[in-house]
Amino acid sequence: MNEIQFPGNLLREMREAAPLVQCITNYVAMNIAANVLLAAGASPAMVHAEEEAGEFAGFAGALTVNIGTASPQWIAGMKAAIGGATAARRPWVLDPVAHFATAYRRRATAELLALAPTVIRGNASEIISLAGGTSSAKGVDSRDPVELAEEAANELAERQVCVVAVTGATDFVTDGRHAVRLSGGSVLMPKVTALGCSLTCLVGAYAAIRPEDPLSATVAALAHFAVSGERAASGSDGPGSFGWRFLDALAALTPEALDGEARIERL
Ligand SMILES: Nc1ncnc2c1ncn2[C@@H]1O[C@H](COP(=O)(O)OP(=O)(O)OP(=O)(O)O)[C@@H](O)[C@H]1O
Ligand SMILES: Cc1ncsc1CCO
Ligand SMILES: [Mg+2]
Repeated sequence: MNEIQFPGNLLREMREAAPLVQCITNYVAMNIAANVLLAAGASPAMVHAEEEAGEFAGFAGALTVNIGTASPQWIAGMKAAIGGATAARRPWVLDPVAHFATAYRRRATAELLALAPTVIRGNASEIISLAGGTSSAKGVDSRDPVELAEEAANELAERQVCVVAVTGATDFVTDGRHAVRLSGGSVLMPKVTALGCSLTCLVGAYAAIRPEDPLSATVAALAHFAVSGERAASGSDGPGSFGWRFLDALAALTPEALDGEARIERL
C-alpha cells in the first residue's frame, strides 16, 4: 500500500462528492448520525428493510452496519444490504456494538464478520473481545484503554483482511501492516450517546470516495472527528452544549485546518 494520505484532500473531495451513505444503525444513533453526516458534508440515508436494502446498496457510495439495537428483521436487512454492496463492489463498515454481551449478538456478529467488512470500527472493549480476548465491559460503553486493544486490532485486521479502527482517548487504526495513532477529541465525546456510531457512518462517507484505500479513508474520518471534538470542547459547558458545538465544528472544519491540527502518528 502507498503512504497514508493527508486527510485534508479527502475532506475536500468528500464535501465535493457529498457521497450517499446507506446507514443501517441503531434507534439511538439514527438521528445524530444523520446530522453528523450532513454537517460533515455527506448525504445519509437510513434504509434497512430487507425488501429494499440490497437494491439501495447497489447505488449508494458505501454501506455502514451497526448492531446496537438489532433484531431478526434488522439482521435480514443488513445481510441483504451487504449482498448489494458486495455485488456493486462498494465498501461496507461494521460497528459491532456490545457484540460480547449476549449469545444473540455474538451469533449475529459472527455471521456479519463472515461477509467480509471493509472496515471494522469499535471501542477498545469491542475490539479486544472480537479478537478473542476478554474485556471488562458489559454494555455499549468501553471499559478498556485503547493501548490494550492495539495488538487485538492488528490480529483482527490480519485475520479478516480488513481495516480495524479502535476509538477512545486515543484512536488506533491498522490494516495489519500499517498503523497509526490519532490524538485529539474530548472527554465529553463519550458523554454524548452514539458519537461512535456516528463516526462509523462517517467512515463510510470517506470510504465511498476512497474505496481502494480504506486505511486512508478511515484515518481521515477519525481525524475529522478528533479535530472537531477538540475545537468543540473549548467553550462547551458540558455534554449538551458540546453536542451542538460538535456539529458546527464538523461543518466549519476546512481541509487546511484539518491537515494543520490533526495529530496523526504513523507507526
Ligand atoms: N476520553 C476521550 N478523549 C478524547 N476523545 C474521545 C474519548 N473517548 C472517546 N473519544 C472519541 O469519541 C469518538 C467516539 O468514540 P467511542 O470510543 O466513545 O465510541 P463508542 O464507544 O463506540 O461510542 P457509542 O457506542 O456511544 O457510539 C471517537 O472520535 C473517539 O476518538
Ligand atoms: C445506548 C445504546 N444502546 C444500544 S446502542 C446505543 C448507542 C450507543 O452505542
Ligand atoms: Mg459503539
